Amino acid sequence: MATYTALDDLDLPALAARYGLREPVAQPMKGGAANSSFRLDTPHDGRAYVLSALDNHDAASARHLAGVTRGFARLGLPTAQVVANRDGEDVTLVGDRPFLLKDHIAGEVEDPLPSALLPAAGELLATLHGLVPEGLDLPVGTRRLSAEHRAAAGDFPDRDFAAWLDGRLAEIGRHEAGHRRPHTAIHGDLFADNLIVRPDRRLSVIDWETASLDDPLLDLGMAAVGLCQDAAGHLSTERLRLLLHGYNSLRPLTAEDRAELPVEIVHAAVIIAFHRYHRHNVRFPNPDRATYYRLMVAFAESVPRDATG
Ligand SMILES: Nc1ncnc2c1ncn2[C@@H]1O[C@H](COP(=O)(O)OP(=O)(O)O)[C@@H](O)[C@H]1O
Ligand SMILES: N[C@@H](CCOP(=O)(O)O)C(=O)O
Repeated sequence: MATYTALDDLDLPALAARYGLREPVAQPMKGGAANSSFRLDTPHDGRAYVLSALDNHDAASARHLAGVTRGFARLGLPTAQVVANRDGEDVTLVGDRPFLLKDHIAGEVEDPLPSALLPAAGELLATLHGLVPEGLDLPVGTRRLSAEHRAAAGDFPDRDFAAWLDGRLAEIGRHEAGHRRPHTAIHGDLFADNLIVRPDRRLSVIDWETASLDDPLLDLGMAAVGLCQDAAGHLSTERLRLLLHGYNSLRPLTAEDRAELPVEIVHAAVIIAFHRYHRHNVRFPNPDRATYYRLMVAFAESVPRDATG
């Protein structure tokens, strides 16, 4: 199992002093596969924050994440506001562990996202894809599986899965070679647990760990994986239609884009399948999650080649 920061490990008095927070009350937050997040309430002024222990980051990558989060907020996206510490720094190191504090966004994660909110999720993604992300220093293509990832996949003990990944990636690679699209900023993980439904039913988006510059269709594909599954875990073309309805209202897809989308939905499912296998079977073996990746194989196999919603 991964050993993430637990409530008992938090040096809350030290952190509170660094941020100038008076007597915060901490409670762990549900969700979060990569980091450990805590809600901090300061009863004297009724404010609420989210403190994330960035367990999988060093100081430099934590600062980058903070900068990207700040950058998207500055560009007008509804997202978390980073709170600087008393020294004006976005990342607070306790020992060598980086912490990030953000304002708590009032609302709830609703998973699955209600279908009535899928157009708004599509609009949010289209807005992101239309931004000029200057100064954010986004990495290029990092949501894709790298040569190192593919080499690691070659050693996966589930040989059928390794062969499936290899075959699907080869097919996607051949396909993409003939269809290059201009890069935009992408979120890379627009699943329901990265959307907060605010009390006014509008959406905020969080978690910029997989933000990069890449093909916007890969991001739409990722959103289709994260938001457009039916009860059986297969692609719901009706949910996809609603997501695309919102997306198209701000950033219409071309006929060619629509034809290419199924490949990128499968691509996104292949990426998530790899990471689930690697996380739960290689990096932090966890018998309870060992077969979680198979849901992505089933999902990918459910995508009709003409799925355009
Ligand atoms: N600023 C925020 N406001 C409200 N809830 C948040 C905020 N940031 C995170 N959360 C909650 O914490 C959970 C985990 O946060 P997240 O940053 O996605 O962690 P991880 O990177 O580990 O996935 C989210 O699913 C959400 O419920
Ligand atoms: N969307 C991914 C998990 C990513 O984890 P996060 O908690 O950092 O959002 C998946 O479904 O495997």
